Amino acid sequence: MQLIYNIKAFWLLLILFSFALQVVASNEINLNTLSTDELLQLADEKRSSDYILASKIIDRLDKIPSSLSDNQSAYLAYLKAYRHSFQSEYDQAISLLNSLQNNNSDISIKYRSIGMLINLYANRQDWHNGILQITKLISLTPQIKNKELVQASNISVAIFYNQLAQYQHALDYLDKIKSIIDGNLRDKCIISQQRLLAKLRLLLNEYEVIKSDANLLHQDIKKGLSVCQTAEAKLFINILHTYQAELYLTDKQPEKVITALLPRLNDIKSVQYPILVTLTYNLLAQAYWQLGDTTNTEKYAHLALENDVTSTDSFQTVTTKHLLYQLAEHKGDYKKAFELHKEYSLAKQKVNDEEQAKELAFQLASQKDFANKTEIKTLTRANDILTNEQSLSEQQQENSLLLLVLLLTVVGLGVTWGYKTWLSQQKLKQLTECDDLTQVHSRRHFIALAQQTINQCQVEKKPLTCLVFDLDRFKKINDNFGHHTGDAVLKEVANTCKQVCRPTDILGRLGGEEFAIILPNCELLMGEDLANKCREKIAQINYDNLGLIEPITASFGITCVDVSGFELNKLLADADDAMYSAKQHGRNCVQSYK
Ligand SMILES: Nc1nc2c(ncn2[C@@H]2O[C@H](COP(=O)(O)OP(=O)(O)OP(=O)(O)O)[C@@H](O)[C@H]2O)c(=O)[nH]1
Repeated sequence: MQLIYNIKAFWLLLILFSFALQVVASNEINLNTLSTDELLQLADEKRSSDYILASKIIDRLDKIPSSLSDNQSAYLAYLKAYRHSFQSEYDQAISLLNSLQNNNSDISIKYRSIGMLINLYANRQDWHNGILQITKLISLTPQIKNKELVQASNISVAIFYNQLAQYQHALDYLDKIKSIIDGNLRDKCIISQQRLLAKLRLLLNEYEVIKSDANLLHQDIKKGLSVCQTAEAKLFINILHTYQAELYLTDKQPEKVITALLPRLNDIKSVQYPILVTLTYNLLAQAYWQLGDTTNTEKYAHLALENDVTSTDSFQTVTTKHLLYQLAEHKGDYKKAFELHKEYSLAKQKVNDEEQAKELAFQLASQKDFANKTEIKTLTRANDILTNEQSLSEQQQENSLLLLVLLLTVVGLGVTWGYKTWLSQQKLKQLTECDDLTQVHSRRHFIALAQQTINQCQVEKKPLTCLVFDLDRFKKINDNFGHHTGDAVLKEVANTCKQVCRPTDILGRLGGEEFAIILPNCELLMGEDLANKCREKIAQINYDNLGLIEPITASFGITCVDVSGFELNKLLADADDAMYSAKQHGRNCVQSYK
């Protein structure tokens, strides 16, 4: 079979290959001499090492459905689902695996089907259903005696959580794999790589990377490298080298990035995993940028862009576009810089949206899980109470009074459950609607509110103005004073603008140090006034407590519905263009879109 290298399916294929049971190669097998159970077993063993033989067995058994027992039919359905996944027929695979959940098949087949469903849902970024399957898997695990099976599912769950950017959860699952099955070097290497990935992301998500933590991670990566070298897993060895490089880059050691990656470039290309190649080019481009070598920055950024054949890993696209934008600006090619800045903003928005969708799916699933657990607890308690009530009635002891008390308890439990669910819903609402750091509207919520307000103004034929602003040279604050200081500045700025805004204005954080305000019932002139007020107040903020002496300023872009129309995207894009022109006009000013 010609296997087309599908980037999205990379982790799925990896799992399909890695969890196939290990068998001794069999030369000529006479299928006619084997019983149905033996045939199923053989197809299972050979499903990835000898796909053609496994497929032949599946077809043969598929022709005699009536002679199969329920368990044998379920086993066959599982193998057919595996074959569909292998052929990228994900819908068919998912539908077969889901139907296996609803019949009375063998528990290990059910368990394995859930494991495969988790990978398939991750592959199509259906986080919500993936998490629901994980909950099912957890509830079945105590009944599974086969350690190898449990280990394989824990690895699948960890990979899922890493893809979902829930790195701490991924680590928790990897920690569950205490006894790694002897001899399975490849599993050891995957476990190690997934653990390092989670640790690296957790570390780099911290705004200030602590040096001793980075050093510890460097040592862990070295250990991971030796595990993967023993397993001769070339792909993973190269992935681990990029983790090293990422750490060096964060630590502003560009020479080490180049020494770690440049000599491996051919090796990296030879594993034919495009995301890894793009990542390597990007890391090299960033290293050269740190060194001030614009020729090589440009060379590797362009290579990254040419190689970036995927839209699934758009984080890489954001990095490349940002570098190219900086390069154009550095060269004084402002027209090109302007275009590239637009492309960079779009790519960044896409990544932000994807990240928020992941977080939302995770929060929703956690909340549903919490509600289910509480409901079960409440019902169990209520059941206990009713059982007590029955025995009491038999004893005929002051039952009316007790019954009243019991009823009140049931009602009380119901109210508590309802209250807890309401509280968790409020928490979830707050989490998705509010930006964690600045406490203004999150980007997603801002867009929803802004759209409603624009629609209303359009219906009522009222004016509306849109502002976008971005802090000036904010990177320097982070670089010179640390991210904690940068965060404190962002909070102050958001708070200051909140106070200038009217109650009906909508202030949101679009991402990073970029904010937007929608001003309903507001003509352009009045909007310019408000923008200037915000700008002045921002520049007047006193940061003595943070040790900052220089004022921090912001550049504002503004447009209104008379100029840009009632489309939110157009309003934001035009205000963003005007903001960019404010940057070109020396920053700390307000520019209107023309
Ligand atoms: N502290 C902190 N920094 C952030 C956050 N989000 C983005 N940043 C940083 O904001 C900086 C933005 O830098 P650039 O896009 O180069 O822009 P700039 O330095 O403000 O320069 P101009 O916009 O051209 O004036 C980067 O260093 C980001 O790491 C955040 O939530 N907290």
